[in-house]
Amino acid sequence: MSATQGITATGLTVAYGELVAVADVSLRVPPGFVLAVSGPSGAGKSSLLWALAGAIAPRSGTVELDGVPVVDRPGAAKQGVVLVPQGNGLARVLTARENLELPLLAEGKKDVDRVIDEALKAVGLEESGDHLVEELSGGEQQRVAVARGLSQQGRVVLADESTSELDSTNRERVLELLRREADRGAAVIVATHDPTVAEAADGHATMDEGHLSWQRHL
Ligand SMILES: Nc1ncnc2c1ncn2[C@@H]1O[C@H](COP(=O)(O)OP(=O)(O)OP(=O)(O)O)[C@@H](O)[C@H]1O
Repeated sequence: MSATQGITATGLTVAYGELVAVADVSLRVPPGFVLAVSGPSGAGKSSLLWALAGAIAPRSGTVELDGVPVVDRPGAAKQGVVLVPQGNGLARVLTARENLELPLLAEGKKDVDRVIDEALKAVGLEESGDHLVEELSGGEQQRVAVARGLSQQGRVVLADESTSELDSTNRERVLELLRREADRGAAVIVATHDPTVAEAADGHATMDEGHLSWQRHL
């Protein structure tokens, strides 16, 4: 496998004013692998994922997907970098189905209805597609956000605390779905506080005050 395949961060530093949230982080996740990133609250996990998704500009360093620079969120979305953000990022006054539809239509994807049906079924919400997001429980909303991520068929899937509100059955289900994403060739990174999620991943890194260290290398 070429050393440029997958998502690569090189010397990535993210800062908010004086506060350095991600400090000189380098990593590569090749297609087919799941990396878990854990660490205390405020360690910089979300900031790392946002920078990898092109959603915040790093102060320095680069992000590349298959050797092509990731520079901003619209470009990253076109390149197939999917972010399932912490807090879900769903539009609460739209239905679950509409939340899945929006990015697919924006990207001009085909076969949208079938893709949405499959994604909702995969997270066990096939009956809830027409419910407004605000009518769903926290855990159901989290599963809608995961379904939205799956439906985009990304080359990279960045999942930020995507199992934090789930019971053990649904957590297992989401972990299995993330594994399936890797099996179909995506590079998957999950930020998590959950040791069982970290154990299930192929590699495990921890962050502390913006610094990344490997616990188990990919
Ligand atoms: N938009 C922002 N403006 C200023 N500071 C921010 C912003 N977003 C995050 N931070 C700060 O950056 C640091 C890293 O935050 P980040 O959300 O990346 O950590 P995290 O590891 O994901 O935390 P958690 O596990 O609580 O989600 C924290 O000190 C946080 O307060």
